[in-house]
Amino acid sequence: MAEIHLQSLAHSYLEEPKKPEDYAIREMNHVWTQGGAYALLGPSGCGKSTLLNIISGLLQPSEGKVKFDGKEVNTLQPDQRNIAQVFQFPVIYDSMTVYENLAFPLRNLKYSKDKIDKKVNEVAEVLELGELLHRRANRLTADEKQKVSMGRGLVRDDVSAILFDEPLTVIDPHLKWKLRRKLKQIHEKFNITMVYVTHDQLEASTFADKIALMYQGQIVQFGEPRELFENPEHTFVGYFIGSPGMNIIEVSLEGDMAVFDGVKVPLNANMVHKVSSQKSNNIKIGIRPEFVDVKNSSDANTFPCDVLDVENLGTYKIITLQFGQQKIKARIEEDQEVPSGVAHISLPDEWLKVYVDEYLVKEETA
Ligand SMILES: Nc1ncnc2c1ncn2[C@@H]1O[C@H](COP(=O)(O)OP(=O)(O)OP(=O)(O)O)[C@@H](O)[C@H]1O
Repeated sequence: MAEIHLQSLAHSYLEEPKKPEDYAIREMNHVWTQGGAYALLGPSGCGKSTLLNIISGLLQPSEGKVKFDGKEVNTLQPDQRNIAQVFQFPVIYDSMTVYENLAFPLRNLKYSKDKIDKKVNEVAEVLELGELLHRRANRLTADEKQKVSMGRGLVRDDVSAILFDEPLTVIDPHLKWKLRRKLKQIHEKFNITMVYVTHDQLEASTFADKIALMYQGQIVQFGEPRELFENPEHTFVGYFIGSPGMNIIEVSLEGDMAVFDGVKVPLNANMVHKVSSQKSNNIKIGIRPEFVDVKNSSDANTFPCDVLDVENLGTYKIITLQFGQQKIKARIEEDQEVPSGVAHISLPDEWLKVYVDEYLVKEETA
């Protein structure tokens, strides 16, 4: 069991990195608390596997420290770190039975026969592998093999954490949800720190209590799935989380208004002060399609948009609207009528976010 602390960690695959883009991991400080179920979420190439391999010891970071329970482990080999890693493709011995595969790590640790038997049966039961214990691994399906891979990490009492690197890639879509649920149960039963790498937000939010969202080698937000949805701290979080993502609109600050294409969105005095004090021209507002208010008629707070497209998705509809150069998406309920031709929309103040240099300008909290 371990708390994993990444201290001033950075990694470049280049010999002499010079600029931020030369780093696969840009300097970060992060703590994975003991016993947490975490997802490391982000698009392809953002650095997820690099970070996981640094934690497990397969890769030496170019800068900074990895600490388990306060002790630096940079110089420890992977097998000395007591970390189990489950990869995209199952790593098991095809010529052995399921039982032998699960028992293998324990035999290496010189556990007694009785203890091995107890642990293997316990883990096999949780993973629903009991019936298959005496089947040779080469006769298993891909998802059964992946369950054995996971089981090999779970049998050991000495495991500090289990790292999953896109473990459901090879699994049939209809079995994915079952295995995800299984992982959740395993986490509850064994209370092990688990870090689950994925580029799929649904997988991340069904597995994890907290998601670390990575972008360009940085964790841009670490929080509960709901926080990432309701309060994205970076424009990329707004864009990446949600389907469709947040509407992000470039604006300029004119007095106490955020202005785009002639639309004036009022900001409160405190926000205006915070934005203008950052002295940047890179100002954006963000609002989720779920919170855009779509009306049939105009009022003092609305502006007219052309309705470009309506996508009916069963219990809700996604409308694509255009105002000047700006495309805006709105989500409405299935029974709400779509205005024909022109819709009048407003951006409710309580759901409007302001970003300077891509980072959220935080409201004062009382
Ligand atoms: N062995 C390597 N040598 C050089 N560059 C690498 C190496 N491995 C990864 N990179 C680069 O480091 C960056 C991060 O890659 P990484 O594989 O960690 O991302 P990822 O988020 O896991 O992507 P994916 O989801 O596609 O696996 C990318 O720009 C990638 O091209």
